[in-house]
Amino acid sequence: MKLVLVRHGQSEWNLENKFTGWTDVDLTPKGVEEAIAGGKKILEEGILFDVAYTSFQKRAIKTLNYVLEACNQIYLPVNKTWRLNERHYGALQGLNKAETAKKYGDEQVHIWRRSFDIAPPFLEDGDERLPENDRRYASLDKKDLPRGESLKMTIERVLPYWDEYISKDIKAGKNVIIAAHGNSLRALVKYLLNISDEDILDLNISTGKPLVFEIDKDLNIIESPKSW
Ligand SMILES: O=C(O)[C@H](O)COP(=O)(O)O
Repeated sequence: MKLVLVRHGQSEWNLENKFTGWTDVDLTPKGVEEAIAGGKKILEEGILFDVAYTSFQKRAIKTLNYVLEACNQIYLPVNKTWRLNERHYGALQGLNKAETAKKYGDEQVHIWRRSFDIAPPFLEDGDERLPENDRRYASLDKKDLPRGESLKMTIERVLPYWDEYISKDIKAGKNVIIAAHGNSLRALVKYLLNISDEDILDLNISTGKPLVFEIDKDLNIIESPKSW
């Protein structure tokens, strides 16, 4: 089976170099082009999907739509879940990454961005950015809603969804596409390729470039993932 992971195309806050996390920013025109180019590659490769997954965030949802349109598969069933959302960047959300590095030092910003188990500063009570203030999360248990997450915490909320839904589709012989985010996809790739807590620091996923895994029914990765 094929499992294709796509990080959303360039977003407005990727362009402005701001910590984004759960902020629901849109794609830029370049991000739209990246998504369409990714979909065309999938068309060229002749990959046909049975089911699609994405997050609750418009940059990933729109990327999925552009990809599927470009590869002629817009008819596919799409499952959306908050569990594929970007890592919650806590109180860093909205800050410029370069300015934050000037204030706190490159080392500290690198730790916040890439360390495995160090979380950014959390949102505090009363902060309007808290997910509980957003109606799309209204049906969720408040205790599941993050105020900031490390990559480790992101893995802990992505994997239950993988186990419960996505992996079952693959075991059933389905080809799956997932459009999500830099860090929710790093979480999945770490798990799938068994990457160590140290080595995951160096893994970056490019915007709009499909990452193609060949995977068997026992969820073994048959060959190294391909990207174009
Ligand atoms: O949430 C963000 O800011 C980006 O999507 C990912 O950012 P990072 O590369 O700083 O983790």
